[in-house]
Amino acid sequence: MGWLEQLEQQAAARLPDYVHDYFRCGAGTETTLREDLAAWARPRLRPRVLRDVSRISTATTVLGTPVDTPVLAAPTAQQVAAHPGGEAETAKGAAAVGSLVGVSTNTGVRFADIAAGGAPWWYQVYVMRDRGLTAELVRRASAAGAGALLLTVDLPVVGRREGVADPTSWADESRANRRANFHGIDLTALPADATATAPDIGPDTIGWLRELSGLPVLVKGVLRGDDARRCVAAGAAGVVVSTHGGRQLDRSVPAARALPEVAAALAEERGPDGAPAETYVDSGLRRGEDVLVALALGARAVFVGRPVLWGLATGGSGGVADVLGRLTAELAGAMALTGAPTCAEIGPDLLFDPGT
Ligand SMILES: Cc1cc2nc3c(=O)[nH]c(=O)nc-3n(C[C@H](O)[C@H](O)[C@H](O)COP(=O)(O)O)c2cc1C
Ligand SMILES: CC(C)CC(=O)C(=O)O
Repeated sequence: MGWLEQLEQQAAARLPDYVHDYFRCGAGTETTLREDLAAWARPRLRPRVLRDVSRISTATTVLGTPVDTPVLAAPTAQQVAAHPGGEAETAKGAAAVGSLVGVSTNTGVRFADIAAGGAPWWYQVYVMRDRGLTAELVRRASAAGAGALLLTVDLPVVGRREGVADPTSWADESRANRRANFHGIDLTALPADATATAPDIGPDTIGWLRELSGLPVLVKGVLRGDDARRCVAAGAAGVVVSTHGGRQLDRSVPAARALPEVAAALAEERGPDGAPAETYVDSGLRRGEDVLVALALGARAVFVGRPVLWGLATGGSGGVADVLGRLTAELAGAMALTGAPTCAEIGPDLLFDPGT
C-alpha cells in the first residue's frame, strides 16, 4: 500500500464513517472514480538523458500568481468535518509549501481566517438559485482577497452518490456548518432551495462574475474542447478539466483522457486580459508522476482534493503541508529522471503514447 492509501486509512480511523464515506465516494457505480485513478497511470514516459538536472525547480505561475509548486489544493466542501479549522488550516498548510488553495462555496470558515493562513486562494462559486446570495458571497470573497473565481459548472444537480448521506442531513456538525457556511447570512429568511445550485446557468454567468468581482474566472468541470472554447469566448481566463473527482456523471471520460482535447482547444486562445488561456486539471492525481503526466499533456497546474482532506484530517495544517510537499517532492524526482528541470520544460515529447 502506498503512503497516500495509508494516510487515507489513518483518516478513516479518525473520522465518523458518514464523513469518510462522503469524502471518499464517487457517483453511481464509481466507474469514473476508478478510471480517473487508472488513467493517470497509463501514459508511458520517454525520459531525456544527459541533461543538467542538478537544480530542479517546481515553481510556476498560475494566472500570474507565483507558486512554488504546481500541486494546488482543490476546493472541497465541509472541510470543518475533517478538522475544526477547516480551510484556515488548509491555507496554512498550503502556505508552508508555497501552494494555493481553492475555497468551496460550502466552506464553514470565515474568509478573513482563510486569508490569514497566508496562501493565495481562489474562491469556488456555485451559482445558487438565489443569485443575490451568490453575488453577496462573491463580493465578500473578493473583498477578503480571493485572487480568482473557480466557477463550477458540472453540478447543475448533485450526482447520484449511492448510500452516502448528504451533508445537509448530518446531525450536529451539519447544522453548525450550515450556520457558518454563509458567513453569518441568515438563511432562515430565504426559501429552502435558495442555496441549491441553479440548473439554468449559461456562458453569460462568466461575464456577470467578472464584472461583479473584478477577478479572473476559471471554469471548473469542463471535459470537451468545444465547451472550453465557449468559456474563453465568454470571458474566462481558462478552464479546469475535471470529473469532480468522479462524483458527478458516472461513466464520464476520465480527466486525464479529456485533458489533451481541452488543452489543444485552448492552445491558441487568449483570456480577456490578452494573456494565454490556461488549462488546469484535477480528479484522481495521486503521485508525482501523475502531475508530470498532467503537465506534459498541457496542464499549467493540477488540483488535488481527497489527498488534502486526508492530510487535514490526520494532521491539520501540518498534514496538508506534508501531502502537498510530498507530491511536489515526487514531482521533482520525476522531473530529474525525465531531464526536465523546470515546469516549462515538461512537454508532450516526454510522453511515449500521448494519445492513450
Ligand atoms: C468531499 C468533496 C467535496 C467537494 N466539494 C466541492 C465543492 O464544494 N466545489 C467544487 O467545485 N468541487 C468540489 N469537489 C471536487 C473537487 O474540487 C475536485 O474536483 C476533486 O476532488 C478532484 O478529485 P480528487 O479528489 O480525486 O483529487 C469536492 C470533492 C470532494 C472529494
Ligand atoms: C454537493 C456540493 C454541495 C459539494 C460537492 O461539490 C461535492 O460533494 O462534490
